[in-house]
Amino acid sequence: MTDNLDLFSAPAPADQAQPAIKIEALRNQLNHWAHQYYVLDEPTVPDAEYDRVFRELQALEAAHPDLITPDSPTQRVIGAVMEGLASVRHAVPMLSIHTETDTEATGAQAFDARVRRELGLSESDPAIEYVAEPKFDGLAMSLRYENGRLVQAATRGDGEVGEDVTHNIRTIRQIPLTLPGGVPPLLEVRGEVYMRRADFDALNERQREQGGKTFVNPRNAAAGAVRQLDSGITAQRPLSFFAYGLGAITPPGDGGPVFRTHYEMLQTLKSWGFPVAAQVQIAVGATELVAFHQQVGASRDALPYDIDGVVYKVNSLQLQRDLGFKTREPRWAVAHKYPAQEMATKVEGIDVQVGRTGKITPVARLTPVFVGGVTVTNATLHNLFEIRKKGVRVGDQVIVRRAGDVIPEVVGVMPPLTDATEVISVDGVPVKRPHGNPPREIYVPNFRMPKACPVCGSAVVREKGEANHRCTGGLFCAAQRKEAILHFAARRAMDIEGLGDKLVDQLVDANVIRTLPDLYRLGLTSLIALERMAEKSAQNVLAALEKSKQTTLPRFLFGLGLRHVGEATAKDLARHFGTLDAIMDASVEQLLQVNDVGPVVAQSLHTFFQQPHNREVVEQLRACGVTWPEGLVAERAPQILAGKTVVLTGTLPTLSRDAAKDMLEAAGAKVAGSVSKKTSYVVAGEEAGSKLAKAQELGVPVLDEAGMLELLSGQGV
Ligand SMILES: NC(=O)c1ccc[n+]([C@@H]2O[C@H](COP(=O)([O-])OP(=O)(O)OC[C@H]3O[C@@H](n4cnc5c(N)ncnc54)[C@H](O)[C@@H]3O)[C@@H](O)[C@H]2O)c1
Ligand SMILES: [Zn+2]
Repeated sequence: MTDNLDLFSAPAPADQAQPAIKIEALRNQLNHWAHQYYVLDEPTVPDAEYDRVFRELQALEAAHPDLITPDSPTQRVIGAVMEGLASVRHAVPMLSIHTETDTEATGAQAFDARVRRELGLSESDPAIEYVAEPKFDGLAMSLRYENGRLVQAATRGDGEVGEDVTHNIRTIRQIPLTLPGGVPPLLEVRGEVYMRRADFDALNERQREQGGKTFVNPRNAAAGAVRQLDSGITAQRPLSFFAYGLGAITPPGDGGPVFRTHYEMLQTLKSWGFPVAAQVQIAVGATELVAFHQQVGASRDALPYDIDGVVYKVNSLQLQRDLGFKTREPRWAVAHKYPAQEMATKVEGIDVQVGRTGKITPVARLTPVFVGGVTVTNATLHNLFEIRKKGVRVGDQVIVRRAGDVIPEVVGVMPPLTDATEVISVDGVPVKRPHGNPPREIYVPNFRMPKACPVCGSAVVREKGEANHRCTGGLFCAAQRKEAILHFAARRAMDIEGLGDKLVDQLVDANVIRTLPDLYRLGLTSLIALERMAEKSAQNVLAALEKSKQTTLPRFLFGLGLRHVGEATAKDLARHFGTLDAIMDASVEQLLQVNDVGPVVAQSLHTFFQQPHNREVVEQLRACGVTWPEGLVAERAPQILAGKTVVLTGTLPTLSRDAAKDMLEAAGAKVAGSVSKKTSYVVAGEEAGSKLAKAQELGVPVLDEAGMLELLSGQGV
């Protein structure tokens, strides 16, 4: 253990080592990372780190060409065939693309100059026509169609031999299984399988909620999904596809199509039903390449999927043939990158943030790092379980990801030094690495979730089966104040007209309102003092506030924004207990007596009303004049529909959806959102859609508004 540490802190011995030893060490390191990336679909270092070492190896090999061997990662396409998947020999090899790492405009100029030189053009010759495309961050796929039917889908593998993943690729809706008439009898379409960012976020969110493993990035998630043995798993992970090239195709001599340009070929693929990215365009000369790079770069965050750069391809297929190939890449194409979306940096500390709904999120304070085009100093760690699962500690080197306008997150820790020194030491000489964590045998967490909310000091709790911790401060917590006020003012709660987003922001930011009762202490002067607030609208707000004081117990309870207490539960509680005081004083056991109130809701309600400051808020609201008729338990409407479940759909002729719902609930019915076998009635109005169809399919009785009213009057169905 200590030996490894000493090796690391010693002045990099590899720098003075023989070039041959260093080259060997770099190759081992790259092969190790490539194995994790391509074979296990679990990269342990950011691409930027892999690329840095790759370039270091390229530079060393360039200085010592005699040391280049054909098995060097710089000389071949890396990949593997997973056990359990059949291997497929590609009719036309699937290559890599040379990367122009210079992210500035000069990257495009350098490529154009190289192409012109290799074609032997002089300055007076016309500009070259290129096709510029986004570089999708997914994995390459070859789709083989015979007589218009998809017969095989294969991964790139090592470029010569890939994996047969036909069973999984069939689950991707964007990939046509049959093609229109007139396509050549043999057609291999090459393109990228990827996962859209929203699909990726939803997948990870689901995994987090279920305590499952989360994926590092969409590329990794897509690669893992494609390489499953069980296509049922792939089907649950939504994948997408873009076509960008051709493999084997029926030759013109046998009746195959004649394409003159790459662009023409892409347009044809599109007409055959393959998705081709909208950004793809022709660019003439270096100037237009530069413009494309900048234009796509500016819209990168807004794209629904990850790209790591753009690709320039010589448009003329004749010129492509003239330029030809190097060992692992064509000479007629280049990838021009953008700033990396994943970088390594150090966790300086872990703070917690309180969200608008009370959720407590641990946030890593980072040594500033440039990632996804901006300098990032904080990244979310999601929740305590994620920290533990990823094994993050304060002081660790971690991988931070920032893609799109999604908030930056910590996706994992850098591999410990023990791994690195083991893998890259050759004849006892380790290679210096700028990143990595001290070796540790067991993970001892050094972050603790605070017991009290850092904003308001209320108890922090985590409910059973929940991954997130929450502040119980509710109304009392400044972090939750805006959300709480908006909820209180909502139409179905206290119904305070005119108290919307903007006004609440202004009032809370100006510190005019700190608690709900402050609303009822608002005066004309403080309202008019707000920017853009005319006297007339200020008076309207005050009138709305005054009007809202006369309310009902369910509305008031719902308005308090108690966790798990929706309108229906608020009504159940009011019906069961009759008075607010009875609810506030109820024990967990008593609360459990209420229709539809389970242990989680009962406990959460009890905790809420145990906090003295929550009771204080309620008292103050009453003191401000908020009132409701209490003790109406006995006078409630007859429970004609007790035990029945009703679904409302479409627009009713006279009643609003809310009013119909209130009436049904008052009669004891449960109003549900979706139709099932258990649904007692569906009340359908105009433009009722799939719910009506479902009801008819299941034989659930369907009523119109008149039928519903009849039912409520006790005469119906
Ligand atoms: N993090 C790690 O441990 C690790 C390990 C190995 C490799 N890598 C990463 O893998 C990449 C190197 O892989 P590579 O050699 O396959 O090159 P590459 O992935 O950078 O480029 C070639 C690939 O680009 C894709 N592509 C996307 N859009 C395209 C378009 N419009 N036209 C044509 N092709 C398009 C194709 O799939 C093609 O196979 C680097 O980004 C490297 O950082 C990372
Ligand atoms: Zn709080």
